[in-house]
Formats: sequence, C-alpha cells, structure tokens
Amino acid sequence: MEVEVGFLGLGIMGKAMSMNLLRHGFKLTVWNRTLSRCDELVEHGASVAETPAAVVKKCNYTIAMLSDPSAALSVVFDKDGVLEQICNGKGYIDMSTVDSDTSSKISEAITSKGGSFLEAPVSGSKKPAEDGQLVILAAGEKALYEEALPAFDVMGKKSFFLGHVGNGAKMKLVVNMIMGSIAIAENPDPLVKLKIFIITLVGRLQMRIHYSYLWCQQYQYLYPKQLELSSDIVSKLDHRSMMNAFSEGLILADKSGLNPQTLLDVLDLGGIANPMFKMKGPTMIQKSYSPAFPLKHQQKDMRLALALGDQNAVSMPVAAAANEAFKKARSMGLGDLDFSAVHEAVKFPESSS
Ligand SMILES: NC(=O)C1=CN([C@@H]2O[C@H](COP(=O)(O)OP(=O)(O)OC[C@H]3O[C@@H](n4cnc5c(N)ncnc54)[C@H](OP(=O)(O)O)[C@@H]3O)[C@@H](O)[C@H]2O)C=CC1
Ligand SMILES: O=CCCC(=O)O
Repeated sequence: MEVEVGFLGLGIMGKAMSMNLLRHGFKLTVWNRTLSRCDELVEHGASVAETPAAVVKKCNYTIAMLSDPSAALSVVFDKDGVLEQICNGKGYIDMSTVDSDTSSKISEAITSKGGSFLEAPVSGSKKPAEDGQLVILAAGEKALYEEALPAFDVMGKKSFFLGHVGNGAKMKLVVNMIMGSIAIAENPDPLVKLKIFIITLVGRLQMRIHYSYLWCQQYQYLYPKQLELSSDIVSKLDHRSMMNAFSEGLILADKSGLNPQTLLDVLDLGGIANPMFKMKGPTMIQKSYSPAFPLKHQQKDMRLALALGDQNAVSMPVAAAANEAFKKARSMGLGDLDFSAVHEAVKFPESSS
C-alpha cells in the first residue's frame, strides 16, 4: 500500500520541502492556513485538504513546518486540528523550530491519543530545502523516525536521531544561537563594514606594494605603520567573537544534556561550518588548550582593535563583550594557553584569579 504523507505549512521552507517530496514521487496531501498557497503544490501533483484534521485523517504520517510555537500548538490543539484525527498507527512529525516545552506538550497530546510523535527541526535554509540538503535533527519515537527516513533522505543530506523529545529542539536552538551570534559579529553596521573593508583593502594593497618594492629601503616610511597594524587586527576581529559564540554553544549543549560532539557534527554540516570550529572544537571538549595562538596575544589584539574602534568612533559591542571574556580568561591564569581556553571563562564566568 502506498504511503500517504501529509504536509502542514507551506511557507518558504514547507513549500520547498514538499515540492521536493513531490519530485521524488511521494503521495502528498497539503494544507496551509492561507489555502491559496496550496495551488502551486496542487499543480505539481499534491492533493489539498481543508483542515489539518482532514490531512491527518487521510495520511499515514503528517509533517508540519510552521512559523513558531504558537502556530505549532494552534495547528495541533485548535478546532479542526491534528488532535481530532490522530490515533493509533498514525504519526505526526513537527519540523518547525520551537522550544522543547512546546515540543513536549505536542508529543504528550499526540501519544495520549495513541499516535506517535517525532520532532525534527532542520538546519539549512531555502536553497538546501529546495536541493534536499537539509540537516535533520530528529528526536522522539524511533519507529516513526525509521518510517519517515525515506522522506528525510529526500529532504536532507543527513539525519540525526537524538533520543527523547526535546533534544532535537534544543540542538536546533543551540545551532541557531551560535549562528545568530556570529551573524552579528560578521554583519556589523554597514558603515563599520565599509570601514573594515577599506582598511583591509588598503592594508592588503600596501602589503603587495611592499613585497614588490622591497628593495626600496625608504618604502616603509611611505605608509603609516599604524595602517599595517590596523589591517591585521581588524581582519582577526570576527574570529574573536566566533570563538566566544562557539564556546557558549558548546556549554549550552552540554548543560542542556546534549552531546557536544554531536553539536560539532551538526555544525560541520551546516551553513556556519568553518575550519576553526572543526580544528578547535574537539580539543575544547577535551579541555586541552596547548597554545597555538596564546590567549594573552589574542586579548592584546582585542584591546588594540577596540582602541582602533575608539579612535575611529566605531561602535563594536560584540567585540567589547568578547574582550571581556578574554580578560576574564587572563584573570583566571589562562593567558599562556591557546586562545580557545576562553571556553573556560565562558563556562565559569564568576571565577576570578
Ligand atoms: N526560512 C529558513 O531559512 C528556515 C526556517 N526554519 C524554521 O522553519 C519554520 C518555518 O519557517 P519559514 O518557512 O521560513 O516561515 P514562513 O513565515 O515562510 O512560513 C510560516 C508558515 O507557518 C504558517 N503559520 C503561521 N502562523 C500560523 C498559525 N497560527 N496557524 C497555522 N499556520 C500558521 C504560515 O501560514 P500562512 O501562509 O497562512 O501565513 C506558513 O505556512 C520556522 O519555525 C522557522 O524557524 C528552519 C530552518 C531554516
Ligand atoms: O533556522 C534557520 C537556519 C538557517 C540555516 O541553517 O542556514
């Protein structure tokens, strides 16, 4: 018997994910609060139902991709909602990004009616959703996970099963917290970006000319020395803030009962994968901070970069907060360890020397 799959919520993500399922031959029934948004899916072979309850009635399992906790709850608990038709043998998979309490509430309601529940938030945005390249962070009923794997394999490039309900939601929130913090570090005020760009460009140009005309002994006096320093320091600013956000994420994962190594694996597959997380993450988990770049030097560069910002009236609240963590690490006697030892200062903010 052909598996009938339901899909609730055809926003940016839901539309891309359900199109993908259709492309791969899944038999799909869709619903969206604004029903007209179903039209394009219907053109591509989907059936449409008038309520979430009607979708659940028809389908073996139903996937939801809704904006926030209140939407996720409303679609389940309100009139004509999922709960009215969920029963033994039917599954409900919420892929929306919500908190673990919301997810648990939905799980309890679904299972109390005999249905099975899985939370499965995703890492990856519109394009990965269109290309079937999401990273799926599932938790809940293992049997439903296995039943839905063919759909997950189409929607994503990798699926994790993270255990009991709540772990998927928490993992997703940790990843997005790191992403949000880095985004601030990497996307400051446009004026700041322009200044950094100009300083860096001039610095690079200067280096090129410097090497081409090294023979010219007087060259070094043609450009202000400070500019060379500026370019170097400014180009390192993002790494400072990244390391702090990364540390907070590792600690949040650990304290929330998640495996920090799994967080590293998830991060490495997503939009914020980068060589620094990959290289420093495992040693940070092991609390091994053998110095490659000593923390005291990093804090010195932070201090100088902040002074540069001061000179140029550039507001840098993210860098200032990161600098406080590096100062704290120094006060804890960690200055000669690797700069990733800032992790300890983030972990124990009340410690002092
Ligand atoms: N966009 C992204 O890059 C990513 C988003 N996510 C998460 O996926 C989820 C969906 O995001 P996205 O597709 O971008 O969001 P959109 O805003 O594009 O879509 C939101 C969907 O939720 C529906 N909705 C909102 N409120 C209600 C309600 N009260 N009752 C019923 N349906 C409701 C909307 O219906 P209607 O059309 O009627 O407004 C729409 O289908 C969110 O939880 C988001 O955090 C996860 C990874 C990446
Ligand atoms: O929740 C949104 C995440 C977007 C992304 O992972 O690129």
